[in-house]
Amino acid sequence: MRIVGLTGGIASGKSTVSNLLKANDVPVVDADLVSRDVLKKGTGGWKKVVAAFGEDILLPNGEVDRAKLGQIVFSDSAKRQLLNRLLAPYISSGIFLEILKLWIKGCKVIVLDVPLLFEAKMNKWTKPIIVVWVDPDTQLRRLMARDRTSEEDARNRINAQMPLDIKRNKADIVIDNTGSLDDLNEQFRKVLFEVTRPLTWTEFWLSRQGAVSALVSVIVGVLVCRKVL
Ligand SMILES: CC(C)(COP(=O)(O)OP(=O)(O)OC[C@H]1O[C@@H](n2cnc3c(N)ncnc32)[C@H](O)[C@@H]1O)[C@@H](O)C(=O)NCCC(=O)NCCS
Ligand SMILES: Nc1ncnc2c1ncn2[C@@H]1O[C@H](COP(=O)(O)OP(=O)(O)OP(=O)(O)O)[C@@H](O)[C@H]1O
Repeated sequence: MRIVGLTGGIASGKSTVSNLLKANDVPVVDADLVSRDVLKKGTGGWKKVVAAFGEDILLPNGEVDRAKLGQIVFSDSAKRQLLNRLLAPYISSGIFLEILKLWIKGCKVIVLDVPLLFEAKMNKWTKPIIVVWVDPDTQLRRLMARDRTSEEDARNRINAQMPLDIKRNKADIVIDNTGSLDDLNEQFRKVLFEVTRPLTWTEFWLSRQGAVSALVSVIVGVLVCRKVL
């Protein structure tokens, strides 16, 4: 199985690229969706976060007020690190479960869309790594427009992540999403070709089909040896 990493900065265009991948039948595991699930009312993550941050972060229906928690953690790095520490085990297990489901389904290529791929050191599980890069002014403008947020809040969110230029240097494939959506589509064609090229032998043995082939070979080998000896 090939596990491709997709990352970048906040509002650099990961979801836009991830939608293009899904439209081309490439399954994507979205870490933001997993992190929403692990913070739902009553879950282990929810209990830990409420115990640490207090009931003030809850809405009247008991769900976490994400906007309020976001205000707190994106303006205070110690609190953000605390939230990351509390949720990290639940997010990694959630991502692992999604990968397992796709492995069982027999998917040969999957993409992990993880904003904090490098920060959480999940990059070691993925190859190749795609970084969606955007120039800083465009990133700020797109983030403020999408989230209807102030410049200060947007800058806090951008600064909460590893600088995008450092991520770009760690990438196997860089998508420069500073231009138009047409520009992005053009780059995406080449990326899709790279992502869906035939599996290497190692990737094949890690896929469900490879594991089944290995198992069948071992069983046949044992049976043959028993007959011969
Ligand atoms: C703080 C929370 C409640 C804010 O929720 P909100 O709905 O406003 O944002 P959302 O979850 O959609 O995230 C939007 C983007 O913010 C960035 N981001 C989210 N969490 C973090 C973080 N801890 N550090 C840096 N950037 C982050 C990512 O680029 C993400 O794509 C939420 O982001 C959260 O629970 N974060 C901690 C979990 C986490 O680390 N998520 C990232 C998945 S790897
Ligand atoms: N090439 C582009 N031209 C114009 N707008 C774009 C382009 N690419 C993305 N956008 C817009 O920029 C915003 C951010 O993109 P997107 O939501 O895909 O980023 P993201 O990296 O997934 O963000 P997050 O880290 O918050 O999940 C969205 O409003 C999206 O529609």
